[in-house]
Amino acid sequence: MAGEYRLLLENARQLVLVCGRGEKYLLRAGMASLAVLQNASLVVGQDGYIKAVGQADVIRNQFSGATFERKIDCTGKCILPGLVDAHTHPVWAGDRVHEFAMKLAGASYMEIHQAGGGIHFTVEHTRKATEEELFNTFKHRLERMRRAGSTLVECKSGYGLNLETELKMLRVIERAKQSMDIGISSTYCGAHSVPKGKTATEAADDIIHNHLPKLKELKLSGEIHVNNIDVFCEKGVFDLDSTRRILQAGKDTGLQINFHGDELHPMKSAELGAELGAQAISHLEEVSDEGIAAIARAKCAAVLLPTTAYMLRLKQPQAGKMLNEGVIVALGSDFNPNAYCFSMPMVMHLACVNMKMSMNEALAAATINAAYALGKSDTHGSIEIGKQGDLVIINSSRTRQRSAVTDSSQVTIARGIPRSGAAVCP
Ligand SMILES: N=CN[C@@H](CCC(=O)O)C(=O)O
Ligand SMILES: [Zn+2]
Repeated sequence: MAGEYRLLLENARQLVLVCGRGEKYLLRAGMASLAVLQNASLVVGQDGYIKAVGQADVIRNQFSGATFERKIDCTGKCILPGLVDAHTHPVWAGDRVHEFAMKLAGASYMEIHQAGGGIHFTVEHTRKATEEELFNTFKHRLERMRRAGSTLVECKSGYGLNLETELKMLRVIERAKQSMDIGISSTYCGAHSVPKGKTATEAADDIIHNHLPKLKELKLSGEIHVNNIDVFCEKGVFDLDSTRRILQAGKDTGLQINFHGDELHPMKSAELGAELGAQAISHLEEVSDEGIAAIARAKCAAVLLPTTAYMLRLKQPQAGKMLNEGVIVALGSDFNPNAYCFSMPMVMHLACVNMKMSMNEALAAATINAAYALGKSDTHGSIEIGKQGDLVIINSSRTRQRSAVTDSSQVTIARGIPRSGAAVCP
């Protein structure tokens, strides 16, 4: 085939497609046997989308007359879809190392929160920070996520709580969307905590009557495009009723529902998410049996966050039970000042060790299912013709190491749609 293409990845020992038949997500049975090609090559076109995947000799013959901007010899290596991080809080100022010491001394997450620390501490510092300061630290964090293999990352606001700072955070995320070589799904999380001086009902009213209309206006003017709406549905934060009102209003504005629920207390968040048609719910350490059944029926993804359960010594989410009951299980790093982890390979590793997921399950949860949680599995999360060419090359022939690789020097990232102009970044 003649023509000019952006990228040829040749002769990989293994090319892990994850899935190859247009699946939007994988359930437990599908996760058990992921689609894998041996001795395979892959072509990405000038538009950044995958044009061909197959046996190396077939691709060689098929593209014998073609030219490529870049070729990478993947002999002895393994190619995976770019990892998808389905839950992060990456825009903030002010570290909380002192709170780690408090937790080690026995204080709980909620005790610190109720005493004015935790999210409130970060809000105070983020409100004071300039947009430029926030962008610079955010950029650095995104670069580190990318170096660890993430090519699509969900990024939340939520350390402003007032309209001014929420918009400042969303502008910072929008700027990164336009300028950084990483995919971003942005989430308005103005209901991350009840701001000091307000009740949950007052905060919900402010969001519904002021924040969401402003987001709609900014979308229409093309200034900020938000994808998802989030609420921290938790005892002492937003109750079920306020959560329902905010999420429904967000949905009416055109946002996908993707929220924090059933983390520290059973709240019936999963049942609510299923009722509202949520795309995803995160945490779910305290989900009820009925909640599991409801999100399985509703095809609402469960985004499990192993770093948080580890860091806060919470009960582990019941990954095995969810998988057995037909829930779409995804993973996220939950990067935030309380869980400082950039690395999806580390998250996959923790999911295997602490949540007892298999390596294949962890990989599917960090690719196709995480993409589904963001409503992006049509274009991301697997290596299939027509999908975006976001790829990770592991300098290892043993694909089973993929859930154990936590060293970013082992990873090469190739993005099909680079904004910086560089197709491949070592
Ligand atoms: N639980 C609520 N939000 C975050 C933590 C945010 C913070 O502590 O700053 C989470 O997902 O873990
Ligand atoms: Zn979170």
